[in-house]
Amino acid sequence: MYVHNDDRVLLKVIEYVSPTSAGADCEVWRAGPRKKIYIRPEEVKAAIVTCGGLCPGLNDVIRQIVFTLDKYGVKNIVGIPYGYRGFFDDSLSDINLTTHYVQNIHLSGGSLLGVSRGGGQTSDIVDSLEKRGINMLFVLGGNGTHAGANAIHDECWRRKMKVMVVCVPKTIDNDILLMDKTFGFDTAVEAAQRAISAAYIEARSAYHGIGVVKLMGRQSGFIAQYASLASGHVNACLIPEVPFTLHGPNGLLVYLEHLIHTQGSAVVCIAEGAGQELLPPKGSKDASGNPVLSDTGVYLQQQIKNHFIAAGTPADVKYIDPTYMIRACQANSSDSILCTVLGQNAVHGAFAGFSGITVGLCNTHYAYFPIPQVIDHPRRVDPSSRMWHRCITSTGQPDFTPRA
Ligand SMILES: Nc1ncnc2c1ncn2[C@@H]1O[C@H](COP(=O)(O)OP(=O)(O)O)[C@@H](O)[C@H]1O
Ligand SMILES: O=P(O)(O)OC[C@H]1O[C@](O)(COP(=O)(O)O)[C@@H](O)[C@@H]1O
Ligand SMILES: [Mg+2]
Repeated sequence: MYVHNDDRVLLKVIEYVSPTSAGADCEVWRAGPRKKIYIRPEEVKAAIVTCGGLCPGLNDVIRQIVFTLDKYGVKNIVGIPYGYRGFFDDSLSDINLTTHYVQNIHLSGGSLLGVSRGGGQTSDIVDSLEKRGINMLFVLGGNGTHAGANAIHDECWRRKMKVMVVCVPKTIDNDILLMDKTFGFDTAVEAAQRAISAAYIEARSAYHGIGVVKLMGRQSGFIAQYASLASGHVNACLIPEVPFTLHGPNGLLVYLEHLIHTQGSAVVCIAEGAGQELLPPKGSKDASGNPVLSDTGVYLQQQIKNHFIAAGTPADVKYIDPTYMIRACQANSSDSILCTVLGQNAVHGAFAGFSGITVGLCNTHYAYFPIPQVIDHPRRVDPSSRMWHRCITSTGQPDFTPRA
């Protein structure tokens, strides 16, 4: 059954008050195969590239893109090694991708193609596409990668090159706008349970035990929020979107003291971007221009230890940082399904002639979004949302917001 090009997915089942409300001006196409295809399969040279940090499910998406291209009859498929770097670093060679080659890659985490941050001029990348004769490009990455893909799409358009550029959002931080969720997020939340559970067991078993778990989330605290909600053992969830105070009567440290005296143990879950304002900024950036963060997890652990020493109350503080363990793993079943459908729809989108789009889940429907709208700014936890309130209701934490 084919999808008609005029089919649309309703972005939100809400009435927009103003045309500038997030998503109000965004047209979202229904994803899926079209009856009319834009290019003959035998004319296609397809490339797949994975950029940014790792995310569970990358291999599932790569595999499914190859399988679906093969179903359309495409024989010429290459993998670009190590993100955008593979386009301009002459020491790196393309990888020929066949269904046989990718058959089992979803059984392990990471990316078969490798990933990287930073580097590369759009014009060099487009020169490279031209030189290699690539006319279908599948780009897996986060907001930075999408900005790059959109620039590639614009440059191809400017040069009148017929290249379909289609993205599949990859971010365990779940920070892409307008989508229900991105692949790998559920797996990351699930993987974080082992760390939280260990922190809880250690804390419960120790005399006055306190467990601190640091999770990923540079600007968006979704992983910490959902992992805390899932666990049920977290007493305080700290995210970048909600400033908190450590000291004073409404600070975290006094609350932990209260928990130790009332229930004997406590668990804190902190997103890596939370509490950055408590430490001097590092001032440096990674290769892609993302700010390098201070380690608030280590700082928090130290502050808790100091506080309890000063209070004369014994406390056994254990710190767990499972950072890379939650993203360098194989996708769970629900993410595998998501990856499979996203991969298939990415190929359907390219064959339908879409370019400069990304594939995502919208109100439980698979859809094509224009890239600029989904990366206008990073999606962040809304502290006044019902979901955040559900989270703090579940942890039972008081308001640690700094008071004037
Ligand atoms: N604004 C931008 N324009 C073009 N390319 C970008 C931009 N931001 C990042 N990139 C490129 O996208 C790739 C991945 O970006 P990065 O921010 O590391 O990860 P992510 O895509 O997961 O956010 C890098 O190779 C980087 O050079
Ligand atoms: O150490 P790396 O590889 O730079 O990755 C760490 C970062 O990756 C993230 O998961 C986000 O990465 P992406 O932007 O690639 O999705 C952050 O939470 C974290 O700070
Ligand atoms: Mg990013």
